[in-house]
Amino acid sequence: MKIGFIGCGNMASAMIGGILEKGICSKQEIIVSNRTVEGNERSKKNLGVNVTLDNCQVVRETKTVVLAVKPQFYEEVIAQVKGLITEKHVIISIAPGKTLRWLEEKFGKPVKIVRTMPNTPALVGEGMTGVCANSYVQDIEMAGIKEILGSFGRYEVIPERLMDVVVSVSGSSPAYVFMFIEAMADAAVADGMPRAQAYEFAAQAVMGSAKMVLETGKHPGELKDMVCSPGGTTIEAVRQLEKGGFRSSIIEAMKACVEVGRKM
Ligand SMILES: NC(=O)C1=CN([C@@H]2O[C@H](COP(=O)(O)OP(=O)(O)OC[C@H]3O[C@@H](n4cnc5c(N)ncnc54)[C@H](OP(=O)(O)O)[C@@H]3O)[C@@H](O)[C@H]2O)C=CC1
Ligand SMILES: O=C(O)[C@@H]1CCC=N1
Repeated sequence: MKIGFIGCGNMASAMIGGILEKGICSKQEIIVSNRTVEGNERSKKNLGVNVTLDNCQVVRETKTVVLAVKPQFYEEVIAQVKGLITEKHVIISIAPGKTLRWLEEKFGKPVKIVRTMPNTPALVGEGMTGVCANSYVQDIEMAGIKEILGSFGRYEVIPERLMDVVVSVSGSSPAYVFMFIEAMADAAVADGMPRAQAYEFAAQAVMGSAKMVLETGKHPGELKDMVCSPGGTTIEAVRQLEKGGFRSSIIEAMKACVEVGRKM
């Protein structure tokens, strides 16, 4: 086995989808554990990987282990497996709020830990992951981890103090973007467009706009100005969005997101 996942819900499945798509590992080289038989059946059916109900088996059979359970289960899972962790293992955390220091304390011995914050667009190879590691992780091991993270999108090594910000700006933000797309589609439907078509138009507009930010290097404000014709349709929409506190609402939501992560 090359990679193990303890917990295989939404986020682990998205990561595995990307890893398999890029051929970093074959299905036979991945083992996942779930809490329930139903969870294992889901992982087997959707991903075709090896499954177990025994978290310790994941640690025994792999050297790269992703902790992909909810943050509230981290302590319990670490307590189960820590006796099996050797100097050859690298543990990858994907939980918000769980610092390298907290994780080291729970393992209670020197353990190689990489802290990441991925996002679900990993499923289609367009993830964004923030990553940092503790001092036990060697460069060659980090290179292997980067290869895994790069298989499902972009990644950036960041100082750990920024990890809570990464949660809000890319970990959680797909949810806000999906809400934005849904709202745009609702408006298009209200004005007579069939719903499936409305999702396609809205989603492609969001994807193209994101690509322009990433590929032109232009300021988002400049790109916005390029759409706003004097006396035109767009500036009227922009006026209404400002009236509704569009930007402020996003900023406040993200500040709340960061605060919740910090307290986890
Ligand atoms: N969803 C997202 O967009 C993102 C999530 N994350 C982080 O990823 C982690 C997982 O989140 P997500 O995938 O959304 O959660 P899900 O609820 O979708 O999945 C949780 C998984 O953990 C399994 N599980 C629960 N308890 C145990 C246990 N004791 N031993 C083994 N497996 C267990 C569940 O199994 P079963 O189904 O059988 O109950 C399930 O497969 C969290 O820490 C989250 O904060 C990070 C970035 C983005
Ligand atoms: O909502 C959550 O807590 C997780 C972390 C980032 C995305 N989902």
